[in-house]
Order: sequence, then C-alpha cells, then structure tokens
Amino acid sequence: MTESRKIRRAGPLTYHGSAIPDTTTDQRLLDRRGPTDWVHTDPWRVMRIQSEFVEGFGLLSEVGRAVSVFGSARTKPGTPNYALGERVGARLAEAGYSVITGGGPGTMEAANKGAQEAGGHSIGLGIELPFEQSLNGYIDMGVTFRYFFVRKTMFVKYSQAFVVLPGGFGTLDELFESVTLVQTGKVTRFPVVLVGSKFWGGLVDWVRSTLLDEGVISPDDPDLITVTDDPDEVVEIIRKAHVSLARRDFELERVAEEGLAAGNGANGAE
Ligand SMILES: CC(C)=CCNc1ncnc2c1ncn2[C@@H]1O[C@H](COP(=O)(O)O)[C@@H](O)[C@H]1O
Repeated sequence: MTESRKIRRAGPLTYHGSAIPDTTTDQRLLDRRGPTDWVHTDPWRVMRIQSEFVEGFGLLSEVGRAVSVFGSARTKPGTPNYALGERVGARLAEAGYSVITGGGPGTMEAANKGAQEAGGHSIGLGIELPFEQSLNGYIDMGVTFRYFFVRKTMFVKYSQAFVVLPGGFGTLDELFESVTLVQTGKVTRFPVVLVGSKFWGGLVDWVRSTLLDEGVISPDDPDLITVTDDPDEVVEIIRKAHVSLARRDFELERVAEEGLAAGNGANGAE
C-alpha cells in the first residue's frame, strides 16, 4: 500500500498518508515516555474526552435492546470461528437485538455481517490504533473513538448482554471487565455468555478450581459466566436472564410501593 493511500481514523477525524501522526491519542495520554507537554495540555484534553462521550451518547442513546459481541480481530473469513460469529450475529438480530462490536476485522466483522445480512441493526465502535484500520464493511452505524475507556463505557452502557467469542488479550480484557462490573454490582442486568466450549473450557475450569480454591472469588462467581456452543442457546440464555431480571425489578418495585403505601418510604440517595 502506498503512503498516500494509508488512512487512520481518530474520532471524527480521518488522517491520510503523511498526515498520520506517529502516535495515537491514547499513547499521548497514557504513555509517559513521551514529551512532557501533556502536563500542560491535559485539562484541554478533558474537553476532547468529553466530546467523545457526547458523540457516543448521541449515536447510541436511541438504540433499543442491544448485545455487544467480542472476539478476535484475527479470525479469518471462511474459518469455523468466523462462521460461528456470523451465526451469533444473525440469531441475535433475528431475536430483535442490535449487535454492537468493536467494528474491526475478524470475529467483530463476522458478527456485524451476520446481523446485517439477517436484516438486523449492526453497530461498530472502532478505536484509533497505531496501524491502518477502518471499520469493517458490515456496519450500519459506526463511530471511531480516540480513547479506549470512552469506547468501553459505550459497550456497557448501551448493551444488555455480552457475548464473547474466542479471542486474545483484547477479548480477555473485555470479558473480565464485564464480569468484574457484574461481580461488583456496577451493572445489574448483564448475562455474559462465552461461545466455544473447547476454546473457553480450560479458562472456565481454572476459574472454577484455582480461583475458587485460592479463595480469590466467591462460590457464586463462576456462575456469572455461561458457556455454550450453540448460537440459538446464546439468545435463549440472554432472554431468560432478562426475563428473570425484569421479574426481580417488578418485585422490588412492588415491595417499594407497598412500603410507601404503608408510610415507611425510605429516602433514595444517588
Ligand atoms: C488485525 C488487527 C489486529 C486489528 C485490530 N483491530 C481492532 N479493531 C477494533 N477493535 C479491536 C481491534 N483489536 C482489538 N480490538 C478489541 O479487542 C477485541 C479483540 O482483541 P483480540 O484480537 O482478541 O486481542 C475486540 O472485541 C475489540 O473490541
């Protein structure tokens, strides 16, 4: 690829050829080996971070029910895991969920493709990376973020379940961040479904044995994750979890209303 054809997306900006900066926005914020002028500019950077939140909220706030699908950026079309990603995207779309991915290649592309071809709503939340990268070609609504942490907020805020296909460090990061948010009660309606029992089996066994044996997680914690090989079951697990969470909400509301009616209303605090 010639220099002039290279592009890099950073938020609403697209850099071409020699205009592509040597570093990414995240590197300039986080990498302290760089020049120290960041000390003087960070307060201004906050405005840019804020604008990414505004843009993300603006794009996503009217998306209905949605599921985020994660998985390897390196999975090639025509492989079993790519086909699995397509089927998962399609089943979710058929069940009425918008499909949100990281907007990149591999399994992200597969899930977007499956969702789009099934007539669903396909969303990509891309990230500025040090090498050339654009959103995959199966996205109806996309935004490219500069900051990883802003993008991650969007996945959690605008989806009601996480589905995780086989992947590497990025996928593991997204998996464990979501499980931690559920474990600590930061999100309360979040099934986390791993797809591919052969790939995930070793990790799940390790969680159930080593982590439990060492006492570093609670006995119920392994149940925060469900594993399946069947895209239909992915949808079934998510539906069931949402129904039981809705029932729980209804029950909590009923108890609160009864309490109020009996004159013991507690003051809710944010
Ligand atoms: C060919 C290549 C490496 C492209 C990278 N391009 C990417 N574009 C968008 N999201 C990404 C990318 N790489 C990693 N991610 C994020 O991290 C996860 C995949 O990381 P990994 O490949 O499993 O570790 C994805 O769910 C995605 O949210």
